[in-house]
Amino acid sequence: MKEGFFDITSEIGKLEAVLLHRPGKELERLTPQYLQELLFDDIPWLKKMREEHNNFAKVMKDRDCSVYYYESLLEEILLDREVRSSFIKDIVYNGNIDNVELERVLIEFLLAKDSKELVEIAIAGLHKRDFPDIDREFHLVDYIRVDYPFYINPLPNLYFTRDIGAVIGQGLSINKMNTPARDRETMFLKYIYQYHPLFKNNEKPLWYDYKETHSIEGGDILVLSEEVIAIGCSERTSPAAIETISQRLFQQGSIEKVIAIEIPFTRAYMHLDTVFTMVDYDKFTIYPGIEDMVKAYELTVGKTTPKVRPMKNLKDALKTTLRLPDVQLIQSGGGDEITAAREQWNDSTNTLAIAPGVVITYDRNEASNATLRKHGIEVIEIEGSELVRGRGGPRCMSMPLKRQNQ
Ligand SMILES: NC(=O)NCCC[C@H](N)C(=O)O
Repeated sequence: MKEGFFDITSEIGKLEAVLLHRPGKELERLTPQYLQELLFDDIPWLKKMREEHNNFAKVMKDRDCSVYYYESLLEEILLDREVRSSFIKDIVYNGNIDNVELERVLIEFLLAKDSKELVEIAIAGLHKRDFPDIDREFHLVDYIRVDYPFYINPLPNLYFTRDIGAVIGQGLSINKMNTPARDRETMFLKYIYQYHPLFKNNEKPLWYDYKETHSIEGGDILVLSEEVIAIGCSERTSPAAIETISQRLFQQGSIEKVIAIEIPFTRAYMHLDTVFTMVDYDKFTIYPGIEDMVKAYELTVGKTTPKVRPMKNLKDALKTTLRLPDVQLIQSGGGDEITAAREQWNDSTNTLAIAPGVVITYDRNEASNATLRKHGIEVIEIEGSELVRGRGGPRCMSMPLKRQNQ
């Protein structure tokens, strides 16, 4: 690994390296019947979605950010026979296949694939119709699940790389996802972390591991400074996980304070970054519809678990922990309640800062983008009519690996 490759001590420092996934065939496995289970509200048009995603990546590359892709990193590590065999077994044994004979033949089938094909199946899943009709005995599960289309489930949410892992300081949190639909995504990150030369021999701390019990997702983790992070307590991230990761950060890293931000537990605001993101040193954007409902708590190091103290309100929590004379909470939606709610649903507050005061947003959120500009923020708009259908914006679609220190 390049010395200091993981380095995230802010939300807004110039972005130097990012991990993405370009949407692929997994999106074409979405059918109306399984939308909810797979955490989608609509069916995207893949061709257009990929164009939009290419443009998202280009905007970052044009500003000298190195873009890495899950699919390429996985392909590279799977050239190693041992890694590949263990990867295949992990996929099959953790796939709820419930049939030892089928597991055995699936493993044989996958071992015969080359790395590229294997990665495609690992991400897009394996539809029953794409599996050779081998001569095998039918088990109870085959009769019971006869209508279920997949042997290996597709991962249509993988392009929301933010949620899978979070670099905090010089360490990594490989998150425990809240829903089974996204479990395998975190296993991929663990493989990359363990075996890819980019990350290999990383002596840096693993703040959290996907095999732990309590869920925490990256959309809830905001690295505000070298000493302070905010973690959303949400539908997806549990208080127990927040305490566990906080205590580890206090004991082994430079983090001194964690602000736990409680937001309403509902799908529209599934993560903190769907309602609140940092856009500059002292500027944040927030969805006004939740401002009065948000509660903030300060966590500091304790003996075995962190000490917890309720804080006055979010603004005050940011001001005191970041030691700023004032902070601006810029309301999304341009001051209109209905526009704000409509644009929040389309990720108006899910901004990705690529430098202090420079953010990427979807072009469709016209009122929110105009408000950000009014507050002196440079807004780089990208098209996202198809990308947005998975319910995530530019921040959700990116996992920063390295930013310039502030
Ligand atoms: N940070 C984010 O808010 N990520 C968006 C994730 C959307 C995805 N369909 C999910 O429900 O997990």
